[in-house]
Amino acid sequence: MTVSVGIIGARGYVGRELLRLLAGHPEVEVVYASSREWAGQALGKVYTEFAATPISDLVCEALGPEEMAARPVDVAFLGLPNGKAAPFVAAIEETSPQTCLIDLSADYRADPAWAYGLPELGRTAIVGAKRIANPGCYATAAQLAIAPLASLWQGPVTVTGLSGWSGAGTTPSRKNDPEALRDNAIPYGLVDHGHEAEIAHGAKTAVHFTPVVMPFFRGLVALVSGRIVGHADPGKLIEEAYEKEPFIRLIAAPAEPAAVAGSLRADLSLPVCAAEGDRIVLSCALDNLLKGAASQAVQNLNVSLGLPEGLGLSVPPPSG
Ligand SMILES: NC(=O)C1=CN([C@@H]2O[C@H](COP(=O)(O)OP(=O)(O)OC[C@H]3O[C@@H](n4cnc5c(N)ncnc54)[C@H](OP(=O)(O)O)[C@@H]3O)[C@@H](O)[C@H]2O)C=CC1
Ligand SMILES: CC(=O)N[C@@H](CCC(=O)OP(=O)(O)O)C(=O)O
Repeated sequence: MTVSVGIIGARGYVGRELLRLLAGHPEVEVVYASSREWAGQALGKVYTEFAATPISDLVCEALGPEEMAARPVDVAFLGLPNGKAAPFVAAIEETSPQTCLIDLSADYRADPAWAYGLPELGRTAIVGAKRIANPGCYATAAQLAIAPLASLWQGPVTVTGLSGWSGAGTTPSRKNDPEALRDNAIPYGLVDHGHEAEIAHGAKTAVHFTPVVMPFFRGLVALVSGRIVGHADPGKLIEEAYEKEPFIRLIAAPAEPAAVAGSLRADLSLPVCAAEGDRIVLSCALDNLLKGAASQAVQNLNVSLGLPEGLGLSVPPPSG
């Protein structure tokens, strides 16, 4: 079985990780990679890490929605900034609706016509799905920590997300300016960040979410704190939820971003209970570009097509 794949948004941080993973996927052939800025350049030239891979000679193209839809593939990934996917989705609906679309942006995550692609919290909807909305990076980490305890939470759960600056994408802003971040941390989106509703919906629990961008490039940690009721052991519920999950590692100490940078797994710390007895804290760290985006998207490709979920997901990260 060869799965033909195209990527729109190949120049972005997420697109680059997707290309790296897909180039090493034994059942995938990358047919097109679209970037306006890289158009006309071979992937092996723009990124040396691709030089000795099957995609080395693939020349980037600047494909608009109609041009993309006229190049039917089995699976198309959209790695565009938020708010830009709709014309591409419309063109696919019109010309090649059988193509499986995996959108990395926030645009379709609340759309009931799209499967929400967080496999560890719901594979059934992804199997055979043709429209898959890949979750947000903070939202993945927070939901992995919160969802197994949905029956225990009493009142809103507080989530603080600390992210590397690659989470802010390649478009220059203060949030991805290494100078502004030097010896610094930048809180932002103090209320009503889009991931707050995404986490609450997925984890079926009210959430207060605040993000902070940090002076490192990749990786994030979500710190989750809230009150619980009932007699169930939260640690046991977490262990039962993830004991068979290869991309989730349960740890005793607080999770740290550096431990998962470049890794395809999420580290989830078992809950600790405060002295007052009914408040617990747990933490989940993952690489925002991998389990928070690109490798989760490849998990979704595999699940959708009925391939082993980990196929193609053992490629080591680039050095440096
Ligand atoms: N960074 C992260 O940690 C995560 C990001 N996401 C989501 O994934 C998506 C991609 O993120 P990221 O890679 O960081 O973003 P980047 O800003 O790094 O990349 C955006 C890509 O889209 C292309 N692009 C930008 N504007 C347009 C346009 N109007 N039409 C066509 N192409 C366009 C750019 O290439 P070119 O200009 O060359 O065409 C580039 O390839 C976003 O929606 C983001 O929210 C999700 C989870 C984590
Ligand atoms: C540090 C940083 O800026 N992070 C991004 C989240 C990245 C992500 O998950 O993107 P989407 O949910 O928008 O697809 C943000 O807070 O908007």
